[in-house]
Amino acid sequence: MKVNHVVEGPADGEVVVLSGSIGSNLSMWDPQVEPLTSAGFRVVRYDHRGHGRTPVPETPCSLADLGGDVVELLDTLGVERAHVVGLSLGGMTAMWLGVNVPDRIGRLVLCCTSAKLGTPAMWEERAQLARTEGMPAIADSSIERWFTAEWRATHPQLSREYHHMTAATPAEGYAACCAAIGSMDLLGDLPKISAPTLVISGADDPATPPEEHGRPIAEAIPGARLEVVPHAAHLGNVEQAARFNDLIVEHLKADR
Ligand SMILES: O=C(O)CC1=CCC(=O)O1
Repeated sequence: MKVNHVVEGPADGEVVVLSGSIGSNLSMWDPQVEPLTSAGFRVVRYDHRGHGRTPVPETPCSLADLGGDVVELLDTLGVERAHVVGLSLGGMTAMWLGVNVPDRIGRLVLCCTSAKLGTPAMWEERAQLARTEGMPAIADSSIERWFTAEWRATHPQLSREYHHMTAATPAEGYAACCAAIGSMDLLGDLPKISAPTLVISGADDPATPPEEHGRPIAEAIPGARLEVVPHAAHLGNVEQAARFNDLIVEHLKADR
């Protein structure tokens, strides 16, 4: 599927693809664009299928579909090899790419993500909730996982904007990606990843807590390293943008 995307930064820069969370759109990466482009990277951000301005698929999707969308995007842009920074569902997509198309991938940064998250039944229930209760109800609970209570209290306007981001996501698009998460189990494949990998977890992330999710990924990917960022919930790239940016740029520029 052709995905909505935006390309920013120097035309001759190494390409970094940013892949986001379920219920988000490409603007969730706003805090990363300036730091990455001014470090010389060409930044490609996109909306997962059924999210933002990318069409809603007719059937539930798999991680292979979401990974395939990134490969198609790279082909469309004429990019042979890219670094991938993914958060949550975006991190799952990044791991799929590292396992299945290693020749297209430079370095990986896996943020606030998991190689196996919940059960198929749990994600089917979430998909049904999106359809029956509507996306504003999904946004009410998402926002509490995305940001700590302290951040929401001190950033009321931004909290409303991120709530709106999820509330405006089509229910069927959200449900399609719930299926991708429910059917995912990447743990056994992680040792196949050869891309130099940094795993970043938020210390206060209730959705993918570091010890349960980030650490097993870092232990399974050869040579990977885990960084746990304090005072960050699930969208740590927003709540602790400066720390995430430093870690991401440092990892993408290592050994150069
Ligand atoms: O449940 C949430 O909203 C957190 C989450 C899990 C996968 C993802 O992309 O976000």
